[in-house]
Amino acid sequence: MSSQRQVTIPECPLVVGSVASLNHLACLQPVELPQQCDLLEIRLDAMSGHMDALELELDRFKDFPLLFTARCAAEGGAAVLSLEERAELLMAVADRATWIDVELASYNGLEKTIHEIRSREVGLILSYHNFDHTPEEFQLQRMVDMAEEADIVKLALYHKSVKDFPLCTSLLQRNTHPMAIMGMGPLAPVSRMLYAQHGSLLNYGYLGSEPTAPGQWPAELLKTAIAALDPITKAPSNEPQGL
Ligand SMILES: O=C1C[C@@](O)(C(=O)O)C[C@@H](O)[C@@H]1O
Repeated sequence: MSSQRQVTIPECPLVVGSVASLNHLACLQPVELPQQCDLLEIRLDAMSGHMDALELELDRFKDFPLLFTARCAAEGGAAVLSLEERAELLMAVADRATWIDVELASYNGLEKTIHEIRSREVGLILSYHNFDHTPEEFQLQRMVDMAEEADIVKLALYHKSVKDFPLCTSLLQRNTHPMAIMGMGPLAPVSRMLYAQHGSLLNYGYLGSEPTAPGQWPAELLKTAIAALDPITKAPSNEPQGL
């Protein structure tokens, strides 16, 4: 990693507007984006056959921070893409990126690409997605520890029970590494409010008409709601953690 890199870690929770279709991207107006989100996520895995058209669209968003994701199918990607194809997609947009998001599980396979892109002062999100359940706290903590190199560690977890809330708030409170956590499923909307209050830095909502994960809020509504919340500060270490 170059010592020249200057990635700015957000100081307060941001809203990421996620787009997984070229049509939806084409309908977005750059001038309206700031009221909808702070960062625009482009899901490259859903647009891989249309890179020329995407490049043209992206020319309209030169003044807005862009986050690029080429998600693997095993963690919710829209297409089955090889590591080489995903590396190619990320490299094609590297000069436009403020952030890239790569699964922790793909880190080794994409390491060379990650280092090349990071040398251009692009922030790295290392992520884990589970569309079935929320793993045990020690398993999640292990992932956070393994993702030490990330500028932000991100966990997107299907919540089956309200018991998953204190587990995730505890992770947010216990770790000093910049983090983003979000629930998916019917409990997702509440979780996203709660975790933003506990310092989750990236909070995803959808732009256009289709969520890119189960339970997402529309981005603009999420931005308005998060702006109305007061942060819950970390508990002192001699007090119980979590909720
Ligand atoms: O990983 C994430 C988070 C997400 O899965 C969510 O739960 O909002 C949505 C995805 O587009 C994004 O890449």
